Amino acid sequence: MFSSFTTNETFPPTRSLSRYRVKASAESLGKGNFGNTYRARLEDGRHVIVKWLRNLKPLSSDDKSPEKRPEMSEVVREVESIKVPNGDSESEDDLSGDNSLTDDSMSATPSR
Ligand SMILES: Nc1ncnc2c1ncn2[C@@H]1O[C@H](COP(=O)(O)OP(=O)(O)OP(=O)(O)O)[C@@H](O)[C@H]1O
Repeated sequence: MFSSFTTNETFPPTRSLSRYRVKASAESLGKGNFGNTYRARLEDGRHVIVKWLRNLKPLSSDDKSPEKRPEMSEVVREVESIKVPNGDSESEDDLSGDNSLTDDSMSATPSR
C-alpha cells in the first residue's frame, strides 16, 4: 500500500536535514525495533529506502543531557535514513537483494 508523505513529515525539519526535504510516495516495507522502513520514489525518479527512527534514546549514560539528545538523534537519522542505490535508479532491482541497509550501502548524500 502506497501512501504519500513529504520529508517535512517524515523527517523533523532540522537544519542538518533541510537539504533532504522533498516530496515522495512511500511504500511501507516493514517494521523494525527502532522504527519502520519505507521505499520511496522521489519526484526526480530516484528511489530511496527511508528508515523512520522512533523513540531514539541516548546510546550511553554520558549522553543524557537534553541538549545532547537532539543533536545525536539528528546524526543517527541522517546516517540511517538516506540510502540511494547505485546504478540505474529506475530499476526495481536496486531495491532488493543486496541493497539492505548496511554500513557500506548507506549514504547521507543523494546522488544527482
Ligand atoms: N532495502 C530494503 N529492501 C526491501 N525491504 C527492506 C529493505 N530494508 C528493509 N526492508 C524490510 O523492512 C523490514 C524492516 O527493516 P528494518 O531495517 O527496519 O529491520 P530491523 O533491522 O529489524 O530493524 P531494527 O534495527 O530497527 O530492529 C525488513 O524486515 C525488510 O522486510
